[in-house]
Order: sequence, then C-alpha cells, then structure tokens
Amino acid sequence: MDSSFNHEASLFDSQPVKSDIPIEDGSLCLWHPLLPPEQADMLFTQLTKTLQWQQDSMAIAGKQVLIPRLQAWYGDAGSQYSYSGIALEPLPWTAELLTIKNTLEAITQQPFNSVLANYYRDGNDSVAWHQDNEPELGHNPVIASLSLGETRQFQLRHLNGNYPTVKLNLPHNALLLMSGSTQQYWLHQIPKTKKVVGPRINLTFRFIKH
Ligand SMILES: O=C(O)CCC(=O)C(=O)O
Ligand SMILES: [Fe+2]
Repeated sequence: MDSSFNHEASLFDSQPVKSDIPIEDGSLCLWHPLLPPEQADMLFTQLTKTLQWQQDSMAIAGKQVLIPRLQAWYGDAGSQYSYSGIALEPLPWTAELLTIKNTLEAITQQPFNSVLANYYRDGNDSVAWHQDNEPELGHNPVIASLSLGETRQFQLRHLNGNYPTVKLNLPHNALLLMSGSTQQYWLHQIPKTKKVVGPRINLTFRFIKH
C-alpha cells in the first residue's frame, strides 16, 4: 500500500473552492478542484487498478441485461443495499476509500458508511435516469459524488417537467453534494456520448440506515 495514505490523513491542505448550484426543490453544491492535483491523479490510477470492478446485470422486462458500466460496492459491514431487488453486502473499505471517506466527511460535515463506485469505460457507458431514493437511504439522503478521470456531463431533470434540465460537466477532481429534497424531486443521469472519451470513475458516498 502507498505510504502516503493513512486513515487519519486528510487529503487536502487548504479549503477547496465551493460553489452552490441553485435549483428548485433541492440542494447542489460543487467543490472543484477538491484535492491537490497529484493526489487526485494518483487516486484515479490506484482505484482503477485496485477496486473489484464488475459488470452487474439487472432484470429488464424479464431478461437479464448487463448494465453499461462497471461497479463496486464498499462500506461498513452491515450497510446492506438493495439494488434492483438484489441485496448487496459491501466489500470492506480499502485504505484509499477510507481516506477519501474521511476527507469528504470533513469537507461536507456529513457522515457516510458506504460507497457505490462506478467505472465508465468510454462514451458508451452511462447511467440511466434515476433517483437515489431507496428506503435504506432514509428521507432526504445526502450523497457525495467524487469524479475522477474523464469529464462527463451530469444531468438533472425535475419530476414535474416544469424546469429546464440542469446540465453540469463533472471534471476530474470535482465533488458534487446532492442534499435536501434533491432525490425526492429530481432524476439524474450520465448520458452516453458520441465523443471519444477516456475512462471515468465516480464514487457516490452514502449513509445507509440500518
Ligand atoms: O457517475 C455519476 O456521476 C453518477 C452516478 C450515480 O448517479 C449513482 O451511482 O447513483
Ligand atoms: Fe445516482
């Protein structure tokens, strides 16, 4: 393991720049750049190599279909998560993920006990419109989403259709915090792109209630 990581360490030495992104019926906040550049670059390389990426499938109209991205689920033992009807027990924290968790908790002043890691191999990988509103996340969940690698566009669409779609580019080393009633009123997605793009990692830290 790289000796520059330990559980007590903080990955930033000065306060990163924070901007609020005003939306109706929710709260979005972006920190960019979040970490010192060399730390962010190293994390991208390390997480690419060390996380247990796998391509899950989900049932769509009675058929098992591979989801268009790789995923890995880590967290405290017992922070079980149901995804498309499958209960997932998290893998134990890696040193890197635990250090990132501690850093994000310090910046956002919110607790997290699990992370869903996504790996978008290229522009064909995506995540479809959804809300992170599973019952185990509780009312008004706080989700901290760290992006590393290629910039991809993140979109939010209000459920009542009366507001324009919010389009945000999430670059390397950006942290997006979704809180308040965001998951209640808004869907979000990462659409596919025809542009030639490299890989991107997104870590969504969550707090699962037992
Ligand atoms: O990749 C992203 O920025 C979003 C991922 C996401 O929405 C999720 O994992 O629930
Ligand atoms: Fe999500």
